[in-house]
Amino acid sequence: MEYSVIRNLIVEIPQVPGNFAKVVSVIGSELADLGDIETLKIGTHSTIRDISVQFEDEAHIERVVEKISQLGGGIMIHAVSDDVLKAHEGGKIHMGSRREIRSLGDLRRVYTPGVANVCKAIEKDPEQAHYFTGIGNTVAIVTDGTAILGLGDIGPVAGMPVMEGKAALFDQFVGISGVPILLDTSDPDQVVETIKHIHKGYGGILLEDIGSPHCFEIEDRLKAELDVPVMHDDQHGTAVVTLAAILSACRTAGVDLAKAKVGQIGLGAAGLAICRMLLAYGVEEVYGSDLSQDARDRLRKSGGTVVSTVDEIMENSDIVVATTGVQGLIKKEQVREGQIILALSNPHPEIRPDEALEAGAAFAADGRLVNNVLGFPGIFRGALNARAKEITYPMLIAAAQAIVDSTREGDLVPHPLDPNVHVAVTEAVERAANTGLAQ
Ligand SMILES: NC(=O)C1=CN([C@@H]2O[C@H](COP(=O)(O)OP(=O)(O)OC[C@H]3O[C@@H](n4cnc5c(N)ncnc54)[C@H](O)[C@@H]3O)[C@@H](O)[C@H]2O)C=CC1
Ligand SMILES: CC(=O)C(=O)O
Ligand SMILES: [Mg+2]
Repeated sequence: MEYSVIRNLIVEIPQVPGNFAKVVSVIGSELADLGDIETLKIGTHSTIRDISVQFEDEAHIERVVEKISQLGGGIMIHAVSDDVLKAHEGGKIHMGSRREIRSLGDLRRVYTPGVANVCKAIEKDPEQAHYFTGIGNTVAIVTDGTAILGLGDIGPVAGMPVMEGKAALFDQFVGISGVPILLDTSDPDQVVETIKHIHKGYGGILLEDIGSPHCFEIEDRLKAELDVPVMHDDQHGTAVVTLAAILSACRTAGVDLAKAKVGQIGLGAAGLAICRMLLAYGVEEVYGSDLSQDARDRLRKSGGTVVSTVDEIMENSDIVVATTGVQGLIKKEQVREGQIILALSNPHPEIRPDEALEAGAAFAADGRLVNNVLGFPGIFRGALNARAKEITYPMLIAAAQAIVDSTREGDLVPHPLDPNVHVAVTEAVERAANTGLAQ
């Protein structure tokens, strides 16, 4: 079952033993996926609960609502609310103040005339900006909207909810202020020029959901021209987390990754970076396929082997990674016994993990589990802490190893809400950056 929609059922349930179980049993028997349950009100005779449920589609919602309504005995659905939309009302982020302004004294300290002295101190020694402004703790989240998740070129404004999401994750996990920057151009010259002109307000630049191939040139040029860390998350954040998941799977399965055959389906931003990361890690056989000739050429130039079809990848690989944005691209019949399958496209994977496991895969995961959220917050926190001017391969490999070390035996990756993983990635990246600086 592919769950595409989340709804919250607001249900009033008379306090009779077994009543709540009847509601849950309808949800289970209809194969909807039960999520969080919150008690909204305990009355004298009945309780109102907010039950979060994932459904396949609108018809699925209607079926479950109808069946719960038919239970009788006073069980009543008061509302079916869309909490995902509600969570986005007014946006998910805002710029706040770190200082309270309650008196004229505060006003003079925080703003004029006091602020002028701080400006002059920075004018005299620009390094002071690191201590007296938030620049060193702020990262620009830059998109041109051309590869928003697997939704494609939907434009930067439609992509804003994703950028706000990344900013919320930065703040919650590592205390970085993420500022979305929406570009209405994809032309590499214009993108590079724009970011060059605004970069002074930021301690780092996170490129997000910029499609291939222009993402490669944009990142390379910005890395070369700016003296702050620049990272395209869909390339390197994804490659770090994918390497970590593969290493954990190999550890559990007793497989030597260097000797394993890895097949990558889709050689865009995420796919090519995953191949390059695996090759840099020492994997000898990395195969890849893509519809685009240019994408295949890029893999060849990076040292990987091009194969023509998805079938060939599925037939010959011990480990398969897919980042095409194409839902259901991998069929159950193509899965080989004992394969490790990471179908990472969001919002819908190339094959659902339950299907892949049913078809004989030893490990299977989708992009909700193996997600760059485990990497980018700590990578930037570590780089900013070390005041690194760039994010290097050793820093990325250190991040991947920290994720592996934070993973419980038998799991592929840690839970994204486990604060320890973000601390571990931060520390590993900072250490690797400092080692690099010392060399
Ligand atoms: N789980 C995670 O953390 C992440 C997941 N992704 C997902 O990966 C997908 C791709 O993202 P990007 O690499 O940024 O996009 P992209 O547009 O740069 O790359 C997609 C590539 O897939 C290729 N492709 C499309 N259909 C194909 C097919 N039938 N066979 C072979 N190749 C095919 C395209 O030619 C293109 O080269 C998206 O769905 C995105 O959500 C991306 C980054 C992180
Ligand atoms: C997770 C992410 O960055 C993506 O799907 O594009
Ligand atoms: Mg992305």
